[in-house]
Amino acid sequence: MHIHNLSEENSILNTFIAEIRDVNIQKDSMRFRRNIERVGEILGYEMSKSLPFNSKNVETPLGNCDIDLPESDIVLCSILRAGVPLHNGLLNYFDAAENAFISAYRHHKENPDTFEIIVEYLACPSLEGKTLILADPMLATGQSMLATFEALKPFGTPKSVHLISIVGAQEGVDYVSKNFAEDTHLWIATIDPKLNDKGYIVPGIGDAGDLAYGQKVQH
Ligand SMILES: O=P(O)(O)OC[C@H]1O[C@H](OP(=O)(O)OP(=O)(O)O)[C@H](O)[C@@H]1O
Ligand SMILES: O=c1cc[nH]c(=O)[nH]1
Ligand SMILES: [Mg+2]
Repeated sequence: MHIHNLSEENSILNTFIAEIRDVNIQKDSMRFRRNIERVGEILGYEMSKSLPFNSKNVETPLGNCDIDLPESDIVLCSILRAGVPLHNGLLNYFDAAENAFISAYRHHKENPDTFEIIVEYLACPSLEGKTLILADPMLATGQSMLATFEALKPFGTPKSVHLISIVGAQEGVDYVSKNFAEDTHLWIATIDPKLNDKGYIVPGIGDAGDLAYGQKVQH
């Protein structure tokens, strides 16, 4: 796997990550969602540099010029719920992309410390020969990312796969590295050292879905 960890270089991205992590600032859910969206824009911009480009002639009011444009065969797939603001950020830049949505959530059974990943809702165009961007702000154990990718298989084989995430745990990064094809790209804003015994990233940010959209009742 090609891992692009954007925290290896200082940029304005650090400010957005600090606000997403900050226990006081993150309480403002509108700002939290917008920060996730802004990071989506930055990750999308960085990822765009790896796309194939083709020259196109553009007519201006005063003449013509050639400009290299990225291929536009992108399918943007996000994992509900926390993926929604990240999806919006990516779609701000890849506005011609096709879109897919999938639900993958952690279902806690009798023991609150163990969970399984449930995939239920799935809406997806053909993926055959296209560029698949799979987006989820949190890469904790990596199980949601893999369960999602497996669920997408009946929709065709993409020509390239890009995972986009904001905060990862080293364990989750290792898990996706091991389970996705070698030519898969991971674009991630920052990687934290560990998971706690409930599978939350430490120091992380807390529960991204709840911070964006409020607490849900476990069922
Ligand atoms: O890498 P993993 O261990 O699979 O964990 C990451 C998943 O957990 C979060 O979703 P959550 O289940 O909290 O759902 P939500 O977005 O509805 O809150 C997050 O958005 C990922 O989908
Ligand atoms: O730390 C974590 C792990 C999974 N999901 C979250 O929202 N946060
Ligand atoms: Mg959640």
